[in-house]
Amino acid sequence: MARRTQRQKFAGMWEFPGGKVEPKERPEAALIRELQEELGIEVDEADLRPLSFASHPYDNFHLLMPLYECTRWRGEVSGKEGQEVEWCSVAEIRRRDLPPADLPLVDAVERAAHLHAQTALSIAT
Ligand SMILES: Nc1nc2c([nH]c(=O)n2[C@H]2C[C@H](O)[C@@H](COP(=O)(O)OP(=O)(O)OP(=O)(O)O)O2)c(=O)[nH]1
Repeated sequence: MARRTQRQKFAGMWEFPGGKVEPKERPEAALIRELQEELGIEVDEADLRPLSFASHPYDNFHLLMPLYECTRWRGEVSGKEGQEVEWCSVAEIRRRDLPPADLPLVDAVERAAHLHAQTALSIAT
């Protein structure tokens, strides 16, 4: 999770790293660009999997935000724009202050985490 800076809307809240799609840019390309700019990692499109989406009416705009699971990357994750970045368990995500649009997404993250745990168990047994 990344912490929004004082310069941004929802300052101090924790968010899923990413950002706005530019004109004519595909969402996956936008996410790959944002992950490089914000976290300093390189991601291949094949390693992004759509997980869910948020559709949330804010006061002055409607946010339609796809959430992807990223299963592989190159480099070390760090906050390249001065923002705090932390790996969080689902329980920890639920304790953080998130933008209102994100709350329904946490359930999707939890389901994906359970699936991965089951896969890991079936590989191990
Ligand atoms: N990256 C990200 N954005 C989120 C999340 N939840 C949420 O409501 N948003 C909103 C905040 C922003 O309005 C928009 C993402 O835009 P951004 O991060 O590129 O833009 P920004 O706030 O720096 O700039 P701006 O809106 O002030 O122009 O989506 C989230 O989990 N991750």
